[in-house]
Amino acid sequence: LPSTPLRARIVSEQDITRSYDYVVVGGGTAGLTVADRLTENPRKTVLVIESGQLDEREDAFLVPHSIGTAPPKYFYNLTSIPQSAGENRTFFVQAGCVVGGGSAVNGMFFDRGSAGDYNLWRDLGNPGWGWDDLLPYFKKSETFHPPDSATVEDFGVTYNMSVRGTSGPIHASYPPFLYPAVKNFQAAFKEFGTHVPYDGASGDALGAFWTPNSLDPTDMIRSYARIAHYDRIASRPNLHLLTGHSVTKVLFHGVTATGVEFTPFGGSRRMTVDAKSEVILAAGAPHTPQILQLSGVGPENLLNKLHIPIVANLPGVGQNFQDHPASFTDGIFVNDLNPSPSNNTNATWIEEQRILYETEKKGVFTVSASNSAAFIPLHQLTNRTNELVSAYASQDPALQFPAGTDATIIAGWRAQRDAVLSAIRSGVVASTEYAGGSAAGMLVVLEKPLSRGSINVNTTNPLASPVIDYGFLKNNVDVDIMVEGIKAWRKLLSMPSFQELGAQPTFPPNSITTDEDLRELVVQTSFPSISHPSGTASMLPRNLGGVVGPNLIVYGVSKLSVVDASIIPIIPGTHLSSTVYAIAEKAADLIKARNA
Ligand SMILES: Cc1cc2nc3c(=O)[nH]c(=O)nc-3n(C[C@H](O)[C@H](O)[C@H](O)COP(=O)(O)OP(=O)(O)OC[C@H]3O[C@@H](n4cnc5c(N)ncnc54)[C@H](O)[C@@H]3O)c2cc1C
Repeated sequence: LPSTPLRARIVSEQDITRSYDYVVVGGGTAGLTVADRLTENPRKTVLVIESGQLDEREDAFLVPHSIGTAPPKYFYNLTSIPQSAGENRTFFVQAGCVVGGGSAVNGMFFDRGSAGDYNLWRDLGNPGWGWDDLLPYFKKSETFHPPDSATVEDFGVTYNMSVRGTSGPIHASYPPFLYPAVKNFQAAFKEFGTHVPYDGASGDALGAFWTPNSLDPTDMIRSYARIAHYDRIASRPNLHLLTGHSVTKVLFHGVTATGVEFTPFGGSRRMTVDAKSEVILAAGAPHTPQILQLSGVGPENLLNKLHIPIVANLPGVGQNFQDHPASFTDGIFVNDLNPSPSNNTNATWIEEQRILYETEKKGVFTVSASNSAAFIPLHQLTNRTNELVSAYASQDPALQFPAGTDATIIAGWRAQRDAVLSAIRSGVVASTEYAGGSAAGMLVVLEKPLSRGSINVNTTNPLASPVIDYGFLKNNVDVDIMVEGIKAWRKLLSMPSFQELGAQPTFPPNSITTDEDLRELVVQTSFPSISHPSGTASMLPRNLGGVVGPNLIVYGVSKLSVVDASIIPIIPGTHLSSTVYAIAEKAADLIKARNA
C-alpha cells in the first residue's frame, strides 16, 4: 500500500477552546475545503466537528480498484421510506460517515456539468452562480494532470488546459490503464450521432467525452478532501478537527447563530462551543436539513408538531430533495476485447495486476470509475422531445405536492420546471447519462428529474435518522424519459462499433418491446439514487422556497450559512464532487469577504 505519512492531527474534547471564529459542521467534501481556505489566514480560528473518524488508509479508500468496498462503519445507516411510485421499495441512502465524507467513499468519477446546468442556477435568482462565475472555482479546486502520451495516442483523449486548474489541492488525472472497449463506447456514440466535446470540463458536457478521476498520479491513490484539505494543512495551529462528534443543533441568540451544541457520535452528553463570526453547515444534503430543523429553522407546521421553538419559519428546509435516478441495463460482448472487466474474476490475472500496482503503480488497480462519459440532451435520444416537454409543461404544480404544501414550494417547482424545460428544449442540458464504458451494460441515469422529495425530522432526537423520501418517479414524465433512455441504449448497442464486439442486450430482454412494458420495468427495477443527494437547503429566492440566498446565508437568521450539496437548486448533469468542491471554494471566498 502507498506509504504517504499520516500527518493528520485531531483534537480531543479537552483541547477545544470556548470559541472559534468559525465552527464548520461536517468535515466532508465541502466542510474541509472551506476550513482549509478560512485557515489560510493565521488570525482566524476554525473548529470542524465531524461525526465520523479518520479512515485508516485502508485499500477501500486509497486504491482506485477498491472503490465501493469501504466497510459499513464508514457509512450512515440511512434508509428511505417506501417509494410509492416505485412499488413501495425502500432504498439504502449512501452517505459517508468519515473525515472527507462523500469524497472518501465515492467512485472517483471527476467531471463537470454543462454551462447550461449552472446558468439555470443563476437565472433562478442567484447572481454570481452561472458557469462563467463558477469556472474559476472549478479551476482553483484542482490540479489537472494531462494523460500520458500513450493514452492520448491510443485512445484519442483530448483536453483543454485553459479550462483546467494547475495548482489546486485535488488531483485530477487519468489512470495509465483503460479497457480497450472504451474506444468502441466513444465511437458508437459518434455513430449514434452525438456531439463529441473536445473537453467536457469546458462547459460543453453534452455528448460523449473523456473525463479524469480524482486520482493523485504520484502514488496512484484517491485524491480526496481528507488528504487535500486536511492532511496537507493539519499542522496549522488555527485549525481544530474534532472527529467522532455530531452537532445536534445550532444555538441562537434571537436570530443570530452563536455556536453549536454537539455530542459524542451516538452518545448523550451535550457540549457547546461558540462561533464568533459564523456557523457553517456542511453536513451534506441528508443531514444539513435535519440540523436546521432541530435548531428551529424550517417549516413552521413541522416544527410546531414536534414542539421545536421556531427561530425562523423557512418552508424550504428539507424540501426540493433531488438525486439522479437510474435504470440498470445489461448485455454481453460476444467478441469481447482483452482485457475486459470480466478479467476481474480471474484470480491469477488480478494477482498479477495487484503486483503491478504495488511495484509500478500501473494496471487495472489504478482504475476506479470509467473515464468515458456520455451525457446526452433529450433531442439526441428521441424524436418525442416536444411531446415530453409539453407533458411536463401542462402539469399543475400544485398536484406535484401533498395538500397543505407551502405556496412558495409550489412556486419554486413551477419556476424550476419552466427553466428546465426551456433548457431541455434548447439542448443546453443533458437529460440522460450513460454510465459505464467498457461493457454492454450501463446505468441509464435521469439527469433532470422533475420529481421532488423531502428530508424531514419526525422526532427531536438528533441521533435518529431523518425521514428520507426521494419522491422517486412521482412525476410520471420522469418514467417516460427513462424509457426513452433505455430504448436509445438498445439502438446504441446496434451501432457498428458495438456490433464489432458482438454486443447483445440481455436486460431488459428483447422480449420487452412496448413502451408500456418498459414503463412497468422502470417502475419495478430502477432506483432513485446514484448517491447524489442535493437540494435540501436550496439556493433560491425565499418566495420560491429557498433556504439560502446567493451569499449562502440562511434566510431569516444571521451568522449561519450552508456550503454543501444541499444548496444545489437544480441537480446538474454530472456527478457531484467537483461541483461541490467549486461551491465550497466560492463559499470560502464569500465568507472571507464578509468577515474581513
Ligand atoms: C457512494 C458514493 C459514490 C459517489 N460517487 C461519485 C463519483 O464517482 N463522482 C462524483 O463526482 N461524485 C460522487 N458521489 C457524490 C459526491 O461524492 C458527493 O456529492 C459529495 O461528496 C457531497 O459533498 P458534501 O460536502 O455535500 O457532503 P459530504 O462529503 O457527505 O460531507 C458531509 C459530512 O458531514 C458529516 N456529518 C453529517 N452530519 C453531521 C453532524 N450532525 N455533525 C457532524 N458531522 C456531520 C458527515 O459524516 C460527512 O463527513 C458519490 C457519493 C457517494 C456517497
